[in-house]
Amino acid sequence: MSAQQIPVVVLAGFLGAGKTTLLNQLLRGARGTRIGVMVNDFGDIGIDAMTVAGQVGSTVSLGNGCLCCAVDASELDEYLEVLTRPELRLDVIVIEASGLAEPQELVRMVLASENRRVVYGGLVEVVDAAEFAATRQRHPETDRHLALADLVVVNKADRVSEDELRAVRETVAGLADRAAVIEATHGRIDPELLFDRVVPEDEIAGQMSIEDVLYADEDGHAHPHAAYDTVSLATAVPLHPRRLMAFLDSRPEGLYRLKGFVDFGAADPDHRYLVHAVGRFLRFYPEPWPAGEERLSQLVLIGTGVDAAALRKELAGCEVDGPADAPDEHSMWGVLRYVPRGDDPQGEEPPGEA
Ligand SMILES: Nc1nc2c(ncn2[C@@H]2O[C@H](COP(=O)(O)OP(=O)(O)OP(=O)(O)O)[C@@H](O)[C@H]2O)c(=O)[nH]1
Repeated sequence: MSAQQIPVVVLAGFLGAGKTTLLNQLLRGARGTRIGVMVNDFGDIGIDAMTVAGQVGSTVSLGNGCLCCAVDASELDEYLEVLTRPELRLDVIVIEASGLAEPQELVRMVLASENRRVVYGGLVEVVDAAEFAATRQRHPETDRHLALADLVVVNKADRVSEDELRAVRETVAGLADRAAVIEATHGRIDPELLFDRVVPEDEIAGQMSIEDVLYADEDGHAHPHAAYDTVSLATAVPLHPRRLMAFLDSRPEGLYRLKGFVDFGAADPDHRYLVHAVGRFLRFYPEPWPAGEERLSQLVLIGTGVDAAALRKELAGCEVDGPADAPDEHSMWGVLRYVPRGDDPQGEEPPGEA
C-alpha cells in the first residue's frame, strides 16, 4: 500500500465474544501506533486505554451513532473522511461491527469506499471458545461469517480445556475459508497481525517503555506469545511476475498478511511494486524507483500454521533464473489486474473476494 494509505480493519463477532476487549487491548498496546476506531457504543471503550493510545479520543466519539445502521456506503465514507485527515496521522482504522451486524456489508462498504487514503485491512472475527457450539446453534449465520473472515481469533481460551480448545479450533478452521486462526485470552493478540506497528525508538534500543511495564502480563511478558509465523525475503534478484502471481494465486491457508516491495526487473524497470495482501485481498501499487535506491525485493509474510521453509522455497523459486528466464512487459498481465485503476481506488474485485 502506498505510504498514505491507512488499512481499515473490520472487527466482528457475536455478542460478548470479546470484540471490545480485543480493541481495548490493541489501544493499550498501541505504543506509538495511532489507531482510529469506529464503535457502536463509545462507553465500552475504556478511558484508560484511550489515554494510553493517545489522541484518539475525538475520533472514537464519532462512533456514537450506530455505524452498522449505516447501510448506505456514503455514510461510512463520511466517517472515513474525518478519520483519514492528514493531521490525525492515523496508522490504522478499526471498525467494530455491532454483534448482530452482517460483517460482509461492512467489508463491502470499505472495499467500495471512494476514499483514496484507505485500503482494506481484513475481516477479523472473534469467537467465544466457551460458547462456540451454543452460538452456532442460536446463530447459524456464524458459519457464513467465519467463511468470510481473514483472521479468526478464538477468544476466551482460558474458559475451556485444552481438548475443547483444540476441537473449537479445528471446527473453526474447517468453516473458515483460508483464514488464519489464532487463540487468545482477553483478546490479547499481537497488533502486528493486523497492522504495521510503529516501533518507538526506546523499543528498538531494547528497553521497556512505560506501557510495556504497565501492561506486562503476570509473567512479565509485555507481548502476547507470538502465535504466528513470519517469513521474510530480501533479494537483489528480480522476481518473475508470472511465478509470483502463481504463488500468490495459490497462497496457502493461514497466510494472513503479505507486504513489501517487488522488483520485477526487465518486466518494468522503472517501477517498484508495493504489494499488500490481507486474506484474499491483494493489491499492487507501482511507484517509480526512488533515485539511488538499491533494486531489492523485500517481502514479509505473516500467518498461522504455515510451513515457513516451504514458503521460503516457493518464494526463492520466483526469482528470475538468468537472462533466458527474463520477463518482458507481457509477463506483467497478472500483476496489473491487481493494480487499482485511477477511476476505481480500491480496484476491481477479482472473483472470490468479499
Ligand atoms: N474469561 C474470559 N473473559 C473474557 C475474555 N475476553 C473477554 N471476556 C469477557 O467477556 C465479556 C464480553 O466481552 P466484550 O469484549 O464486551 O465482548 P463484545 O464482543 O465486545 O460484546 P458486545 O459489545 O456485546 O458485542 C466481558 O465481560 C469480558 O471481560 C477472555 O478471554 N476470557
